[in-house]
Amino acid sequence: MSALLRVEGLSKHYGRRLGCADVSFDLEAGEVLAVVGESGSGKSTLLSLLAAELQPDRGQVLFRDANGEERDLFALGEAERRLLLRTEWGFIRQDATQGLRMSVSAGGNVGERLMATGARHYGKIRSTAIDWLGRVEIDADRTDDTPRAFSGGMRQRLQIARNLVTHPRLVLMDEPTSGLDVSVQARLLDLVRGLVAELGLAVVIVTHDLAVARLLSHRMIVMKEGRVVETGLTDQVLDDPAEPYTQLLVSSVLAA
Ligand SMILES: Nc1ncnc2c1ncn2[C@@H]1O[C@H](COP(=O)(O)OP(=O)(O)OP(=O)(O)O)[C@@H](O)[C@H]1O
Repeated sequence: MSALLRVEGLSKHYGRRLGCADVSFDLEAGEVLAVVGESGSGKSTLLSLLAAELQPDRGQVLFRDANGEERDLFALGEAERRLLLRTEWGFIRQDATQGLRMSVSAGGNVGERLMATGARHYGKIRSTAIDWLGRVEIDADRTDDTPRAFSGGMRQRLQIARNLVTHPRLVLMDEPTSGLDVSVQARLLDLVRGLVAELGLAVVIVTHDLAVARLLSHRMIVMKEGRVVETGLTDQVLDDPAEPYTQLLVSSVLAA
């Protein structure tokens, strides 16, 4: 069986400025890959390409669909791509206001995704939504509140429920814990780690925080100026980095 995701030679320029160049990696089902690097290293560009929000200059993204067939992300029609991103894949954004519908209730935010997969029975949609809110530690009595009334941590947990309710096989995460208090971050990371393991999710997580990469990922790629400079098992890369740039990145965290 081929990999769930095969990324080959992805490159993107913004005019003359390099976003990312020649990024390649495979991701197996159930595997968590962290993409780390300093600000401006191309992490967000890579994730936007994987979410088909940007078109690459070169390269391709191949994924295995639910029927086991390998598909080319950029060859899909717009409607098919949107359906894929709403059902088989998920995208948890750094800014929850971009990943949620802020004027729709929490229950509606989760239920909407179920409807995208064909659910029609109101009572079942509502009970599944409430069940998922519980799994992300949001009380049932908040079901009818909009996320505007939620704290930052609650919004991120709601995004997680909204994304996972359709049992996606791949979830893209963009700095899901940054901007939150340290104690809120720790709880959220614990929750994400538990759900990823329980559901056997494949994840590509972008983070500038090596502790997040250590906690969640099996493998990591290190980016610098748009290019991958090192890749390997997370513990190996963090404990024994081969590249001077990674050594610097790791030691600057330890010194901090
Ligand atoms: N819309 C854009 N227009 C022009 N240049 C861009 C655009 N988006 C990103 N870039 C440039 O592409 C390069 C990679 O940026 P990118 O945002 O992918 O890095 P990053 O690692 O995600 O950084 P951060 O952690 O700060 O989000 C940078 O030089 C950036 O200035």
